[in-house]
Amino acid sequence: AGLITRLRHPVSQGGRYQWEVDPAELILGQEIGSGQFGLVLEGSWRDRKVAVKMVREECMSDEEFKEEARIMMRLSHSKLVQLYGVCTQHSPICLVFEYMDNGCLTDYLRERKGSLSQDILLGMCLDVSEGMAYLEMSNFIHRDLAARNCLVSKNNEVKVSDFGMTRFVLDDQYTSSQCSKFPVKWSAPEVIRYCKFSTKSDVWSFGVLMWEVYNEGRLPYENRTNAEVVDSLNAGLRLLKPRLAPDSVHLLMEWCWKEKPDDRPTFGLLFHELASLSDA
Ligand SMILES: CN(C)c1ccc2c(c1)CCN(c1cccc(-c3cc(Nc4ccc(C(=O)N5CCOCC5)cn4)c(=O)n(C)c3)c1CO)C2=O
Repeated sequence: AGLITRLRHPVSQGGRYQWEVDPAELILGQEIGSGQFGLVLEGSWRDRKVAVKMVREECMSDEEFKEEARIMMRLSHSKLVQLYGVCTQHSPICLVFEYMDNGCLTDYLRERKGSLSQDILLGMCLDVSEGMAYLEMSNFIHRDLAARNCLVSKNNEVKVSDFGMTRFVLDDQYTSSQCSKFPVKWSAPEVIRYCKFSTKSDVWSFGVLMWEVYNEGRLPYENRTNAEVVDSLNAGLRLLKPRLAPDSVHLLMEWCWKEKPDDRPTFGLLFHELASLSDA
């Protein structure tokens, strides 16, 4: 019976499961910022550079997250920021991620304003669409896709980060669409109206992300309030074509912003269209 029960459970070394990182193997370094869940440090684990999130209990429902960790560990793709594992044996729990040397996409775009070629801008959209096509295929909804939630690697690859993490945020200013911190400017109408998240609402957000990339990190609807944005969307208005965006890319953005979710493209199709533009 012992063998059978062990086979049913993940291989555990020293009573831990394979998604558990042994804290003794974790070396912590400088702080690299703070997010919704608390401090993020750079560090190393098994000779790999990592980013370690020290989760503050009051910010994350960590019991639910532990359930989720298993699923997130299985989401593995070159255009997703990889979760290597979690330390849950003590508090605060910590999440160990692949390290992305160039930080978040929004800052990266703003710092390089004026020096990003058309190929680089298109390549960034292509990278994100590829990661999102994998999540689409895995039936996994991001719920907060935006340039601020993408990270840039040492070799300037863009990867999708913090997918699905909004579900564990305890600050309800983020989670309810009427509140100030809700990302209205990236949200599809059905999300703003009745919190109906889907891959098609991620596609809407991807359209806004493409607008951010071609506007080199500018804030969408720059000096408009969330309420004004909702009114203009209801009036059928949409973000304007960024100066740097070719008509072909602007067409894809507008396709992502169709009122009806089913009228929007899949990420598979977006990836295919962007790939053919980059071969042109
Ligand atoms: C609920 N949602 C959507 C969430 C929840 C948590 C978070 C986020 C969204 C997004 C923000 N965030 C967060 C907070 C803090 C760090 C990280 C964060 C930052 C990394 N890397 C770097 C590297 C360098 C720099 C840097 O300082 N510079 C300046 C000099 O030029 C190079 C770049 C910044 N970040 C990194 O690899 N990971 C995995 C996460 C992250 C990303 O993870 C979160 O922790």
